[in-house]
Order: sequence, then C-alpha cells, then structure tokens
Amino acid sequence: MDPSDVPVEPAELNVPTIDLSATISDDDVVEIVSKACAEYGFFQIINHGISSDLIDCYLDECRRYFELPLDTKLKWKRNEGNARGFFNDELTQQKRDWKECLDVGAPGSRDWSMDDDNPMNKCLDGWNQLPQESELPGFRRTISMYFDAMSMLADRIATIMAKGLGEDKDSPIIKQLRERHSSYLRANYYPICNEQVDESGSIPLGISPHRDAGFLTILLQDVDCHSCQVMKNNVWVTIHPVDKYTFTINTGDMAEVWSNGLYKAPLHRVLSNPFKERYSTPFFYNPSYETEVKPLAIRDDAKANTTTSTAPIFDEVLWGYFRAVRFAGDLTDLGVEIQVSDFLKSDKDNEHKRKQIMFANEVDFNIPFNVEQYTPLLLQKSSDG
Ligand SMILES: O=C(O)CCC(=O)C(=O)O
Ligand SMILES: [Fe+2]
Repeated sequence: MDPSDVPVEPAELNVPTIDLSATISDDDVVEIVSKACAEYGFFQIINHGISSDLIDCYLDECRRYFELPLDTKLKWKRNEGNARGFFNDELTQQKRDWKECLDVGAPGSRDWSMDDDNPMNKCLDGWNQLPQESELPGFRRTISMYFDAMSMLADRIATIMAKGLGEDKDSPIIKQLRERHSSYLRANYYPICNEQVDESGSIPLGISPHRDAGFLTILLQDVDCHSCQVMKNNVWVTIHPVDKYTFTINTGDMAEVWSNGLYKAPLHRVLSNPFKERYSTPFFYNPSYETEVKPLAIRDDAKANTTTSTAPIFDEVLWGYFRAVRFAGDLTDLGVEIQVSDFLKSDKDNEHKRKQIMFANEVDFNIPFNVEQYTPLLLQKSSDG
C-alpha cells in the first residue's frame, strides 16, 4: 500500500519503555528489547546513563546553530561531493521535507581535535562542516561529547539486541560497529509550517515516510511537540517521548537484514506543525562502509522468535553501497528508493546486487563519494553489467 493513502488517525502507540538502570535483570532487558524490535521496531529508554546536563547543553547548541542567519548556515551546505553539513532541501521518497538539518559524522581519524578537512578525516560520507570556534563558541566541544556518548550508548543497545538473538558483545557485527562504525548525528529543526497544501495538494511533512538505513537509531525527541509517527497495523500512530531526557530507539534496515527479518525496521514519518517549531536529533549507528551485512544463523534458543526458519532470507548487503545509493537519492532522482527488500533472496535477476558488485570494484571508501560521478553507475541498467 502507498503510505500516503493511509488515513491519519490521532492514535498513540505505547511502545515499551525500558529502564536501563540495574533495577531489572539483564535477562529481562534483553527479552523486552528483542520483543520490541520484533513487534514494533521502536522502544524508549530511560535511566540510560547520559547526563541530563549534556542533553540540555546539546539542545542549547542546536538552538544557537539553527538561529544563525540562513546565509551563514548555507556556507556549510552539504553538496554532491560531501554528504555532511547543513541542508534544507532534502528529498525523502522524492518529496521535499519541511526541515533544516545539520549532519555531523564520525571523523575519519576519530580525532575531533584535528581539522575537519584534514585528508585523514575524509571518508565515503565526506567531512564535517562545523562553525569555527569564533562563530559559535563551545559548539564543537558539545557536539563531539554528545556524539561520543551516543556511540557508547548505541554499542550497549546493539549488544542487548545481539543477546536477544543468542549472540554476545563480541558477535562480529557488534564488534565491527564498536570499532569502526560510520555513524552520524542529524540535528533536525522543523520550522513552523504555515503552508496548508503543497503543489501536489497535500500538507508538507517534516519527513516523508521512510525506514532508517543503518543498524539502529537513538532519537532525542522534542518534549513540547510530538510529531514522530510510526505505521502500525496500517495506521499512523504518534510516539510520545516519556520526558525530555528519554531516548526513542528504532531498528534500522541493517539490523533487519542481520536478524534475518526478525527485527523490523519500522516505517515512520514526521508531521509538520502550524503552531510550534520542533527540534529532534537522531544518531544513526551505522556499520563501517566495507561491512557486508548478512543474516545471522539464528540459534534455536534465541529469544525473539523461536519458530522462525533459520534459512537466510536476505543476500549480503554492502553497507557502503546501500548508504551511497540512499544519499544519492536524497540529492537526485534515482527513481525508486533502495530498500532491503531488494536484497531478499530470489531467483530473479537483481539489479542492485549486480550494481553492488560493480560499485565495490570501483569505490575507495576513504575518498568522499561524489553523487555526480557515481550517478551513471547507480543508474546503470542490469543488462549493462
Ligand atoms: O524528528 C523525528 O522525530 C524523527 C526523525 C527521523 O526519523 C529521521 O531523521 O530519520
Ligand atoms: Fe528516521
């Protein structure tokens, strides 16, 4: 079904809220998390160990950043040769979102004190474009502290998800994520939306329906404006954050492939609001670009679902390819957006699997991906391969 055909209903979804303090046993946490990933793809966490001061400080910095004049922010605009920086023209499913964003990624060197455009800091996604200290004092320090805190929390959640499938903290993908993730933080600002309808006759959305591409997302939601919705049983339902310091977690496409379809990457969207502005920040916890994500052999004693077949339903997905195609689709119309369903095992000829091999042969993951340069490859028809 086309998600835009689904009626909007003022429903609420009480996704599980998980207390990560020592008050409940580890086994209980594993069980609740893995069930939530299988049933909703969404849950919330409290008592997660990230200090409320850091969250307050981070939110203040986001406000200061988005209050800068548009011309100033446009100096740091992301472009065809660099996926990181400011932008206000993102396409999701070929529709323009009603938002402004700043994407900040893991520096290639992992050293935040090194200049952003140092060649050692460049990678497939590009390099960070942050204000100078004189332009926004303290900004860089707070952003990097928040980023590092998110990386550690994401490792903790990914480990819990792995335990739910009978794995442990040294399961290959969990270790690989911990040591070499290519994650990024996206500060979202949704301005008040006065437009009633856009040229296609519908009210603009903050973000059109999508699934997050990576492994998992840690979302800091706005406590005063609740606009994030997930599709559940063909109805859009709103996820209300428990409070200002709660994180909303959702599973991403790569966790769906890795769990052989047990953990679901949920379809979600963000409404625009005619009265209130809104801030949110997802931290996208992503594998390293060269990771080939493939289904885990699910053990029979795995907790999430003991009845599902262990035969792999997906072929391998090269994360660097999936990420590059998604990013290219944000900037240019490549047609239908890439989905993990393109990697379901099947006897049919598959264009993405073919392109993925060509891409892997050509790409250097240490060099920023250039959309213009790669578009011919990404658009290539299967018969050309
Ligand atoms: O703003 C939100 O609540 C969700 C943002 C989101 O889904 C995204 O940036 O991928
Ligand atoms: Fe999202």
